[in-house]
Amino acid sequence: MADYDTIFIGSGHATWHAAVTLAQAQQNVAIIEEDTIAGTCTNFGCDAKILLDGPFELTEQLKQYQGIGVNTSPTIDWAQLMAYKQQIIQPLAMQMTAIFKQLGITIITGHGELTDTHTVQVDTTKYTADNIVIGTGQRPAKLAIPGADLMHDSRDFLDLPTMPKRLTLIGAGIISLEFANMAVLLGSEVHIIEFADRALPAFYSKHVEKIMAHLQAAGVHFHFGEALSRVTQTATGLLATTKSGLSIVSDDIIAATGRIPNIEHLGLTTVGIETDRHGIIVDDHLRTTVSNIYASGDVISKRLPKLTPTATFESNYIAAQLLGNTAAIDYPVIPSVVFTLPRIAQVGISVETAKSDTEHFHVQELPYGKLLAFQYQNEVDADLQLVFDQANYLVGAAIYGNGAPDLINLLTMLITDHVSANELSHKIFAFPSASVGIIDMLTPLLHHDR
Ligand SMILES: Cc1cc2nc3c(=O)[nH]c(=O)nc-3n(C[C@H](O)[C@H](O)[C@H](O)COP(=O)(O)OP(=O)(O)OC[C@H]3O[C@@H](n4cnc5c(N)ncnc54)[C@H](O)[C@@H]3O)c2cc1C
Ligand SMILES: NC(=O)c1ccc[n+]([C@@H]2O[C@H](COP(=O)([O-])OP(=O)(O)OC[C@H]3O[C@@H](n4cnc5c(N)ncnc54)[C@H](O)[C@@H]3O)[C@@H](O)[C@H]2O)c1
Repeated sequence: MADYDTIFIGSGHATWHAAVTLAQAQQNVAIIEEDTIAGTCTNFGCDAKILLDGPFELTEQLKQYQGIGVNTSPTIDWAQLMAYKQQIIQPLAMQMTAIFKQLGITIITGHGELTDTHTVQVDTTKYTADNIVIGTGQRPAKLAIPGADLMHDSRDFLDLPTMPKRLTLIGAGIISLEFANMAVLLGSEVHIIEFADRALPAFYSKHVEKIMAHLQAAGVHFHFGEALSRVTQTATGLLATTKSGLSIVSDDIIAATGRIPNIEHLGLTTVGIETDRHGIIVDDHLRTTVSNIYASGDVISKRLPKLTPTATFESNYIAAQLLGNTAAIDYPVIPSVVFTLPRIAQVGISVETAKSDTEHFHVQELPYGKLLAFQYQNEVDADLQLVFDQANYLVGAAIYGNGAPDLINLLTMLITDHVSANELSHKIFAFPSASVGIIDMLTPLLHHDR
């Protein structure tokens, strides 16, 4: 008999939701973790980031009332804020460990490696299980250039004791723009070096242009079409040099050039699990090429956004699967948000796709910041792009505005549930509220049952 019903490798969102469900269903479960319990999102990603972002969000929103009721602007003390972040985030791993243990889940500390299809080895001890779930996540990509070790990554940024006066970010992706926003609002000189010709290709280009203009006005310098070729320590700071000869000196350089799956030293080839450069290959039941071994979360090779809610969805799906559900995984639309200020968000069919396929889709622009200034706190440039199908059901949306994270969730629900105007008109929503203004404007545009 195996030691465990299920062993999870990794303790992030991709695994712990399933581990908890299975333990509650009386399964004998173990989680193997080599770093910090609860994984990237909790310790070094979303949660840490959004805690630090809080005062920036409030301070930026207050600017919308400058000269019309507010005449001072608060300052942010990064060192104090960082201490607050540590105070909230650091105990979480211990708290989560205690919860897992209380549920009867065994926590094994160390690097897990498969030695056969039912065995995971940690140090010199072998643990066996009927089923194994690999949720080992991703790590920051490291550029193979001279001086790469002089750069830092997202985890380091989220622990910076002081904000560097001059900061260079490599890559103009989500991580880079979110960090640039905080740094420039603290007065740092920020440069972003990006080898492509635009930032955030997965988001609506007009919204990306708007956020870039906003960041540029605050003092961020974008350098597109530039590939970093070396980093050197000089007397005046760290020198970043690109292939074209551009050189920028700064106090710190953060590499944010994408994240790569943790698939090495896992024994995958030993047991016959197939991978590609995006991660572990799975079927529509999240089974790897070995049928009792599943993969979940960021480590999966997939075209979907590698985000916490995706990992959580997969984790819950695997738990249901191991408890007897036989249906294939069916992903709903997945919203993505860039936590700059203002935020930008995207879900479902993109505006660009809709505009290039007018036979099937049409786009309606709602400049809700202007139309609903009283509910949206005078955020006049906030705007919403709604994508409808031929029958006028909502199938996509893109938002530029501070309220984007909650607003995109509301729209995601309307898309996923295929909600018609008739259904909305049977509900009463609180007023005044940010969401109700959007619902009022959206309802006449939606499909009406005759
Ligand atoms: C800076 C930053 C900000 C982010 N912000 C957001 C956001 O706002 N919203 C959002 O939805 N997503 C965000 N993400 C992405 C989100 O963090 C990930 O999608 C999510 O954490 C994926 O969960 P996971 O469980 O698949 O992987 P992880 O959380 O990375 O967990 C994998 C775990 O496996 C462990 N591990 C790896 N190999 C082994 C091994 N061989 N043995 C034992 N343990 C191992 C690792 O130590 C790690 O703890 C952010 C990411 C970063 C880096
Ligand atoms: N708000 C969120 O949901 C959120 C926030 C942070 C991170 N994340 C997660 O992390 C991932 C984003 O990580 P990221 O921002 O590092 O990656 P990314 O893929 O979003 O951006 C990386 C950028 O670096 C550029 N690049 C690559 N090599 C380069 C080089 N040598 N020189 C210059 N530019 C180079 C790429 O062209 C790209 O634009 C997301 O996909 C998601 O999984 C999500």
